[in-house]
Amino acid sequence: MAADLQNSVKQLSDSGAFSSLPLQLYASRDPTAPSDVDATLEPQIPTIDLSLLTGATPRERARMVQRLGRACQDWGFFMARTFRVVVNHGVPEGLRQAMLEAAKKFFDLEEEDKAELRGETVLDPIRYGTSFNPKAEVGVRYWRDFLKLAVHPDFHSPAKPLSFSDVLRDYATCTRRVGMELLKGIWESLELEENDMNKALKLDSCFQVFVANLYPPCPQPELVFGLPPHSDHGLLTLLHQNGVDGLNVEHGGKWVHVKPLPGSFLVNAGDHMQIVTNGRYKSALHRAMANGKSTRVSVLTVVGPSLDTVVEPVAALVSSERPAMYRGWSYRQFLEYQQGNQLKEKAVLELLRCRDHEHVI
Ligand SMILES: O=C(O)CCC(=O)C(=O)O
Ligand SMILES: [Fe+2]
Repeated sequence: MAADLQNSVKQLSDSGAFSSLPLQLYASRDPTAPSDVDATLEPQIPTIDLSLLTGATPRERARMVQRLGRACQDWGFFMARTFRVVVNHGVPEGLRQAMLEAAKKFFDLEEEDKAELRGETVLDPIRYGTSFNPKAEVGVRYWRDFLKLAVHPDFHSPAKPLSFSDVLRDYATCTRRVGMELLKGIWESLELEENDMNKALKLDSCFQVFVANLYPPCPQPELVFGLPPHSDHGLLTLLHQNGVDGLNVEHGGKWVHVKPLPGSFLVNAGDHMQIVTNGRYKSALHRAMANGKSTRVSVLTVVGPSLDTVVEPVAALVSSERPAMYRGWSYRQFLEYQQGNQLKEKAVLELLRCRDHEHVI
């Protein structure tokens, strides 16, 4: 098989035709660089117990809220455990597994079926593809196939595989609910009114995106990223995976390998969290690593403001000592820019930063 820009990485991996990668397409890492993962940091990843946030005594909740605030300030990342799912506040384990299986089945469809969903523009509500944005990635591609779906306020789903949309509908509802509970807690940790949050972000019509990622076994994982270092665009991202690790998070200039606790969501704060909190809370830089042995599937939900809301640092967190750090853009503008360019660390946030703030973050 001659590899070209149209091939999914699943096709390349399944064909078994490559013991080495077509480098002109895929080289995104320096294979001679020493490992930059710091194993000592992994046990320090913050954890949040969702049941203590939603179904607990006021004291337990206050403790969790404080923990949430610290996690968002120090890491922009935490594991949210759902062991004791509180009715109407969690995501049942069966549903989490069903979603992973449905995602795997989607990627197992015939290539022609998936190709119909490639989409024209970066904001198409249903979009299948490979890498991040091949049009903007000259000489660099990432070892990932993806399906991106807008699921709220309007719900979109592919028609195949059968029952995908039923599972997705439930999954989107449950994860959105968890996301909202977390956002409430995070807002509370800044001693802000819930009303202000709704005003600033119009969360009733929040824009929610579902993403499924497939990382098939890669012949030369030392040469490519599944996804390069980046932050997500929304307020919060909730992710879970099929038991194969691959996510790294940046903390204090070092990379940390993330091994999820059983039943947990990996949650990272996105760029809109950093904007609306005027930099008090930070979006987490993260990356997905390819591996040579097993197929990794991750599914995630991104909860963001409503699409046409212009998001600015919230007034209560702006003062003369700490003037607004970012200028406002609508979430739609932000998404079009981020999804339409090469994925590069926190490039969009940098673009929005007010000039006199270079020293703060
Ligand atoms: O698969 C992962 O662990 C990370 C995926 C990711 O960062 C993304 O889709 O934005
Ligand atoms: Fe991400």
